[in-house]
Amino acid sequence: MARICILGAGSWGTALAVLLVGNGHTVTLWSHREEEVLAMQRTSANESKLPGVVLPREIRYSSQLKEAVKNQDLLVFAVPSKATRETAKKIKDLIPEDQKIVSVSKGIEEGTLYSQTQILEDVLKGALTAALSGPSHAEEVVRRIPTLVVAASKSHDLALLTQELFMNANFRVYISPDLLGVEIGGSLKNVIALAAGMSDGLGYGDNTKAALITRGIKEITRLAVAMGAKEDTLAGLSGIGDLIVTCQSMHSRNRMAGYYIGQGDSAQEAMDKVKMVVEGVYSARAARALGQRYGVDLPIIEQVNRVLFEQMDVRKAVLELMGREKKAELDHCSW
Ligand SMILES: NC(=O)C1=CN([C@@H]2O[C@H](COP(=O)(O)OP(=O)(O)OC[C@H]3O[C@@H](n4cnc5c(N)ncnc54)[C@H](O)[C@@H]3O)[C@@H](O)[C@H]2O)C=CC1
Ligand SMILES: O=C(CO)COP(=O)(O)O
Repeated sequence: MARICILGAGSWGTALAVLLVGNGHTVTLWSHREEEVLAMQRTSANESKLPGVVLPREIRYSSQLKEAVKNQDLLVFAVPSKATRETAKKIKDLIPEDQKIVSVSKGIEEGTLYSQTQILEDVLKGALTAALSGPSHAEEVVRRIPTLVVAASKSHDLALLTQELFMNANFRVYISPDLLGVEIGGSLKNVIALAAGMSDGLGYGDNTKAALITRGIKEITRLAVAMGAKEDTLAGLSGIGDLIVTCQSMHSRNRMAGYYIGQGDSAQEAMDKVKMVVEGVYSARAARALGQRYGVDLPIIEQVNRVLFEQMDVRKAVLELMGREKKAELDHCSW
């Protein structure tokens, strides 16, 4: 059994604490807010994030980073992607150089265009990193609803360890060497999910949603492959799998934010209503910039950016997508 510290006590960090304690590990759940820690200790619940869920007594809580990360076999980074770099900087001098870290956050950093594990490796030189990703809403995982994810790492040993530590009868973990593909799939699906939510908010139907999912995964795959990822990864759990769940689920924060925008709210108003982190809004500009860097056409991601940041009307964005030049479905085809 392992000693594990989870950094970030949002819905995902908390659900994973429940899962890992259930797997028999010694788990410390760290929050940067002391009042969050005190509330969880007092009520055995994280009511604002996972309402109705009773947290097992075995979970240890801490708002003190120094004690939380000390002597841990594994750290799990579950803070919002915008907080990954600052959290990594805070623990830099508190952990061994070869600390094993699993990132479960989904996002691309603006400016550097780094994935989560690239940020961790940038700050914590020498750390061994993995990403755990796939269609896995916290609300379902914590209720032991069968869920499949993928643990990716450049280190086969760390991928195997991650699989060993997280997997149980309701949570099946595959492994993969394609860390980049897994992280790009997990991050960019959030941007497409915003578009799917906008479609719902406009009152469009299943045809539109299916089109966004199908052409959305095409965009994500094109970009990921241009960056060096394997095409198969994007046809897997952290590609089409996560895209389907995020575009369809009632639990999805990204889909919900998109819905409010489709109903006429601004991006900020939509995020305020959702109350939890809406990663697609933070990754949209980075996704667009990656497209420009690698010379890849990302039409849906482009229109999401215009709606989010350039006050483009959502209906106009749809008209522009529908009115693009006539094309073949396949990127490369001949008769
Ligand atoms: N909720 C879910 O079902 C899943 C979430 N994820 C990913 O996990 C990450 C975390 O998401 P959620 O847990 O849903 O977020 P959440 O919105 O439920 O909670 C965010 C948490 O982060 C903390 N936080 C905010 N700013 C911080 C900072 N500067 N430093 C440290 N902590 C800070 C907040 O106190 C809060 O507890 C995201 O990248 C998300 O995409 C991945 C898979 C499933
Ligand atoms: O990544 C997720 C599920 O796999 C969570 O998606 P949302 O952030 O849209 O809720």
